[in-house]
Amino acid sequence: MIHVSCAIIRHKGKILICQRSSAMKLPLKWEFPGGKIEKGESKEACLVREIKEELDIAITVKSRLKEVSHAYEDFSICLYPFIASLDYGQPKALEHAQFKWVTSEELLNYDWAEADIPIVEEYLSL
Ligand SMILES: Nc1nc2c([nH]c(=O)n2[C@@H]2O[C@H](COP(=O)(O)OP(=O)(O)OP(=O)(O)O)[C@@H](O)[C@H]2O)c(=O)[nH]1
Repeated sequence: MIHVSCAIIRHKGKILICQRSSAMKLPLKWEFPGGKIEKGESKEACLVREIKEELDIAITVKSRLKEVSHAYEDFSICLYPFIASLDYGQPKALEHAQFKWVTSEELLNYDWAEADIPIVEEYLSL
């Protein structure tokens, strides 16, 4: 089981979503940016670090949504989602194929990593 923090980053009424590259696991699926929690690291600190590494932006973590456990064919994941705000920087797709700023209404139009679907649904129900 891998433990992963991910961020719903909100800025000016939109949400930042990222498409995994064709070289990554779950190629071309859309996800909330984030990554694996390292030993001794808090979920929030992991998120701030991963978002800086992947997108070169600084965020503030605001609140937490429900965690999601999901078994893919070849690995299982526990995903910890947080709502965050953008502090500074312009995102750059340093690891992803691309990123987009979308409205909440547009979230359901994307081909999400399966583990993210309950997160999108919870977010839309808030
Ligand atoms: N960051 C992120 N990862 C997610 C999400 N949903 C989801 O299933 N994942 C999975 O969680 C794992 C996150 O790990 P990662 O991004 O740090 O690592 P990776 O698999 O790209 O790289 P790796 O090859 O080093 O394992 C990936 O396997 C990814 O497929 C999500 O919303 N955000």
